Amino acid sequence: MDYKRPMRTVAVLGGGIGGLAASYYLCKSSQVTKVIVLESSSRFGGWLQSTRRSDGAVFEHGPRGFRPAGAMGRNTLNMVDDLGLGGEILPVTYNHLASKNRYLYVNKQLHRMPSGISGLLQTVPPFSRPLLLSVAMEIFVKKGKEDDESIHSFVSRRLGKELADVAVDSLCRGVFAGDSRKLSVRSCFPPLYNAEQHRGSLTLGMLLGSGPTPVIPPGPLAQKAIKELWAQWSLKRGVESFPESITEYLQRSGRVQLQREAAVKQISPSASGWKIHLEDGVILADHVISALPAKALSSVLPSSCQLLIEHLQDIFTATVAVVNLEYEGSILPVEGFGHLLPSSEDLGLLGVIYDSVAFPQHNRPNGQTTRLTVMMGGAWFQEVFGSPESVTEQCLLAKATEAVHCHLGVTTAPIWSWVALQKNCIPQYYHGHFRRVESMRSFIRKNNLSLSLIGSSYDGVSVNDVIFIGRKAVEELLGTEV
Ligand SMILES: Cc1cc2nc3c(=O)[nH]c(=O)nc-3n(C[C@H](O)[C@H](O)[C@H](O)COP(=O)(O)OP(=O)(O)OC[C@H]3O[C@@H](n4cnc5c(N)ncnc54)[C@H](O)[C@@H]3O)c2cc1C
Ligand SMILES: C=Cc1c2[nH]c(c1C)Cc1[nH]c(c(CCC(=O)O)c1C)Cc1[nH]c(c(C)c1CCC(=O)O)Cc1[nH]c(c(C)c1C=C)C2
Repeated sequence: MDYKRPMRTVAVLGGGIGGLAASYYLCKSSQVTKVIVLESSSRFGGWLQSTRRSDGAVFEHGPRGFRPAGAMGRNTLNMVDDLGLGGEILPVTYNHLASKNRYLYVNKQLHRMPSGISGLLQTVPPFSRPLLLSVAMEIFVKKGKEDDESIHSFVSRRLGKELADVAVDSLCRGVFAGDSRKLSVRSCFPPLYNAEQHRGSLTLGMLLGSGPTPVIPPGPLAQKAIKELWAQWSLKRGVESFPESITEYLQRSGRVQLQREAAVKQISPSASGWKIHLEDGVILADHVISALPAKALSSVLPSSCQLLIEHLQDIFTATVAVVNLEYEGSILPVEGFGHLLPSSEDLGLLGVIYDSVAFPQHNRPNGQTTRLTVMMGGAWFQEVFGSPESVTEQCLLAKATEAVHCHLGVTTAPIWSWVALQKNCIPQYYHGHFRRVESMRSFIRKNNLSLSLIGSSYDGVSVNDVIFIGRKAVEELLGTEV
């Protein structure tokens, strides 16, 4: 990329949190005269979707809580602070039940996941030996020889098959809605891969660090999070206030043109950068930052980018059915964040989040209610429910309420429900994903394309990752920190 080219106009494709974050960082630089954000739908924010009911209850249909820890967590909180959203935060501290208690539903029973020293020392069902034993033995396991491996194979090799089959299989469903036997350890959990590479062991990596991490100084809000021991946070009016607040900030800046219902149809190279074809016109830009899902980008690139197109098309995504349920009264037999199911227990049922425990502030203000979210499908959607195009809301709602009945013993019917079928919402970083991403970025460099790839398709799916990746792309483009 030729950084000396003046960056008069930057077009950001896609107005999810990735595209909005990149636009926010572009706005911080005087090198950019104009930013155009092109979003195909009628709203900004992508998967950050909250329903605010008129009685005050809030329901999330995508992410619901963010981690403040680490460089990426601090980076997000610094942005939230700058946007003036600090007063809207709902923190959950480490000593809260929603942080201490996470459950697995195995052999038709809820099991609290082991935590703390006693959890490591004792044999805690569904596991057949103390975790400390697996952790201690792990130090002596030889380093793998492959440059990538499935998460399941990596954990089986280092910590044993039981932990891989139950704990890590469930974890992959609770973060990627994906199959640990196909997902790449190197791309999905870089700290685990790096720990083995740099320290020869996960245990030593945890104790000594597993490699360099970006330096992000904590601002006042991030300092507060450290001091008050926040484990996760949400926002009073739901997580959708975050993209709403970025959008307002961008509008106030006077340099950003925000276009809704502006689907990008095609992009083609022009003398000074790119021509962007929309339904009703063409936009010229010196640089394009794509925050589109990989497949959407593949369908708008010119045929001269064939290698890029092929790689993008091969990045698969999982579809998740998100069913929000509201029950009268306090109906939970246990208190905690929620529970996950390994694929051996139920292929299609990924897990249940006990939203009312972490964020009771989102309950209806009058009278006691319990809010739960059931997540289903993921990598197994088609196998269990058939085509997402033909599955009915009734079928998904019935499966969700049945799960709440079987797993939690709730016999009453929900008083309110919402079914959101989130099609192709979580990218699946399969074995070898890192090579694909390297090859795409190398193609862009070699062909001197003024194109940056950001968003959840490449380097991390969490909201913190996506925001940080947006920032890095802007810094690389401008050749300076923002
Ligand atoms: C159910 C669920 C639960 C999750 N839970 C968490 C969580 O607890 N914590 C966490 O950190 N993360 C969570 N995530 C992940 C996180 O929400 C996403 O990875 C992140 O929001 C992705 O942001 P993005 O901007 O990359 O993509 P998107 O949100 O997909 O944004 C891409 C945008 O591009 C637009 N677009 C598509 N095609 C075109 C086109 N041709 N022209 C113009 N615009 C186009 C789309 O409409 C969309 O708005 C969850 C995700 C889901 C689905
Ligand atoms: C059951 C399905 C899902 C649940 N959440 C998600 C899915 C697909 C999506 C998701 N959850 C998290 C992230 C971000 C990861 C990050 O790096 O911050 C995403 C994309 C957070 C998360 N949720 C669980 C874990 C262990 C994590 C990782 C970070 C952390 O430790 O907080 C567990 C979990 N997720 C779900 C349930 C029911 C559950 C556990 C009880 C729902």
